[in-house]
Amino acid sequence: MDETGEETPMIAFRTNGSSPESYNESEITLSLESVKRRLRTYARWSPVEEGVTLAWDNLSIYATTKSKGRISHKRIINGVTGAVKAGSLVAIMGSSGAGKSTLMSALAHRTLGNMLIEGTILINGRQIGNYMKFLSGFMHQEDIFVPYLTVREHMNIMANLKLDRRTSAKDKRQLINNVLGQLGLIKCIDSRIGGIDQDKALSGGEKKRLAFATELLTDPPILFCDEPTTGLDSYSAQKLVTMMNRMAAAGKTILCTIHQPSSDIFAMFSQLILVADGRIAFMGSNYSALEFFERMGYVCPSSYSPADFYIKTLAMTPGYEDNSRQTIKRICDQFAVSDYAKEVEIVVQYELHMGKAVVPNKFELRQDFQPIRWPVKIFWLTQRWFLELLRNPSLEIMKLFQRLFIGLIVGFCYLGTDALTQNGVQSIEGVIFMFVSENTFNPMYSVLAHFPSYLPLFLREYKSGLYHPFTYYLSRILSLLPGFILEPVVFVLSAYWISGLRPTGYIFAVTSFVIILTMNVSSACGIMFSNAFESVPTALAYLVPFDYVHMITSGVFIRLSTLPKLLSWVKYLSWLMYSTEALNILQWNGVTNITCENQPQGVPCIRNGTEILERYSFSENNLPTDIFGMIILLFGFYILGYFFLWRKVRHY
Ligand SMILES: Nc1ncnc2c1ncn2[C@@H]1O[C@H](COP(=O)(O)OP(=O)(O)OP(=O)(O)O)[C@@H](O)[C@H]1O
Repeated sequence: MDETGEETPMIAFRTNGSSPESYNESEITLSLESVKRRLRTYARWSPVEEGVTLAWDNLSIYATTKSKGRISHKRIINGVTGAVKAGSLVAIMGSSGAGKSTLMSALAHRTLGNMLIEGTILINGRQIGNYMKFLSGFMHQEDIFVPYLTVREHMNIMANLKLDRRTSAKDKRQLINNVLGQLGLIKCIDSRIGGIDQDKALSGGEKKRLAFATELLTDPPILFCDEPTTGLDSYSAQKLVTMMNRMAAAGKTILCTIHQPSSDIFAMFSQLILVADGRIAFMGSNYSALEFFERMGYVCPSSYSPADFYIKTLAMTPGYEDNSRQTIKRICDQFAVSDYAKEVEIVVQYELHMGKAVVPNKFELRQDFQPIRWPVKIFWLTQRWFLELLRNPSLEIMKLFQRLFIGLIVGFCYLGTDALTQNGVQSIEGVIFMFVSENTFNPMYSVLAHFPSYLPLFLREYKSGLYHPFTYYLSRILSLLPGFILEPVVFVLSAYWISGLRPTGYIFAVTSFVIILTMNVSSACGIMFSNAFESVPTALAYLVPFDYVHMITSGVFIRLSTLPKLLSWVKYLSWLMYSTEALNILQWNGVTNITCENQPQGVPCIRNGTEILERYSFSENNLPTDIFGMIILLFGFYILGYFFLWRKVRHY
């Protein structure tokens, strides 16, 4: 069992010793012996050694949508049957919206939560399942990376999350260099990946190749690539497909959705699947597609690329939708009764039969694989997020300077405060309010975007079996912790000694601790809200009223003993109250000599700390309770935050 609670398949990888930039055909071409070893026996179930034959029968896919409380199902894929044999490079083509990506995601067992699947999908006769995330690689249409990492860092972290834990650092380095070398990425190994909003580091094509390189790290026997050549120049696209072609020749099964490939690229695919309006319009070898279309009266002009011709023939032409639908129906119907469909049917029946007849007693994806342990995954993920924080100038460094600056402003505004006077009492109350509020609202709002900004990356990596949601959650929090400690320390250091607070080391230390706790509870609350809602604006909409209630019940704006009964319990959930009370106790406990000098006649005079604490309904014995209350809230918010994140994953 792995940490996700699922059956852990065996995964291993193959390294070779070629130099990084060289492209050596023999790296991928298998020897005769290894081909023989790949011959399927069905005595045991080992698609890694034997290669992967994918078959699907009567497959329908529906998208579930909810509108005005009513659930409806839209059929995207309509009862399709097909098969792809081991060692094939398959192009899935069709016009936009035909259902290519939906079909491929279902075959890869990676459909979204709102999709309903009917029918059978088999890998070497065995029903697909969660093990697909360990058996297959999936290259998505849009690449998502942590933009502040370099190519080397990204690959290194991925290798440390994906590979067998016994793989030595040297082997990992060599594997990374080989994969990057094969894809022509060695020259940018130390470049930042870059994002859409930053100075460009890697080009779009390089990012695509990096996404492919990431999938190749584990050397999966089956690869799904959603539009891998989109955004690549013709040379890079050709190089990539040539590489896929060689991998397929070596026994891998590769399925690609592809738009408008050039004739050269198109010719490299051994099999073509044409999807139109959720049905199969053709499945078979490239050259037989032309023959099939010609027999139906659709002749590809010599000036046309066959790929463009198929897509044009099967496209929904705006304004002529009915005609287009009729053409598509006619072609799909004809294909369903053609000899090409019968050939496919034979393979599918064979797979179904073998799957039923021979129940493999051994379920081994890859023998002797030992996955990375979760604490090690946490280490690598934390490192990734930490690098992101350090290198994102708008985040940590800027925040530290901001804290220093605000701390100094607060300090200088209260410079020369004499706490033992009537005016001094008011100033100290002001300082305490500034300490609490500055370490509550700013941090709470500034963490709101942390989790949502990387949610798509997290969901994708989780779906590919890289880690458990808790591993991700903990790593993100651990990476934020240094900032959650440094920021309040910088603030307290810059403000405390010049603002007239009690100048003793002990009180300074406990005040710092209380402020660190305050900031951590506030951030945990922000993290909980950001995970509880779909978007940052929605989280904000709920967080603002929540804040107000907490601020009012902090004790500064109302005497806590006079709170309406209905709301009196809220103060126990208010870390602002705990923090304000703790800081007041630290400043006023044991103070007995406040002077009444210059106090106008008739105006009440405060003479000692006890009176101040009583004014707010605070108790001088409550310091441990306040600290304990904040610790409980801290863990409570983090636990709820994780629950909400897990709830998002459950529906994905
Ligand atoms: N999760 C979803 N929920 C609802 N509808 C969806 C979902 N995913 C896809 N669809 C719909 O299914 C249809 C097929 O989408 P799909 O992405 O499979 O098409 P495609 O052939 O890959 O198109 P493209 O080439 O433009 O990427 C589209 O009409 C799309 O709107």
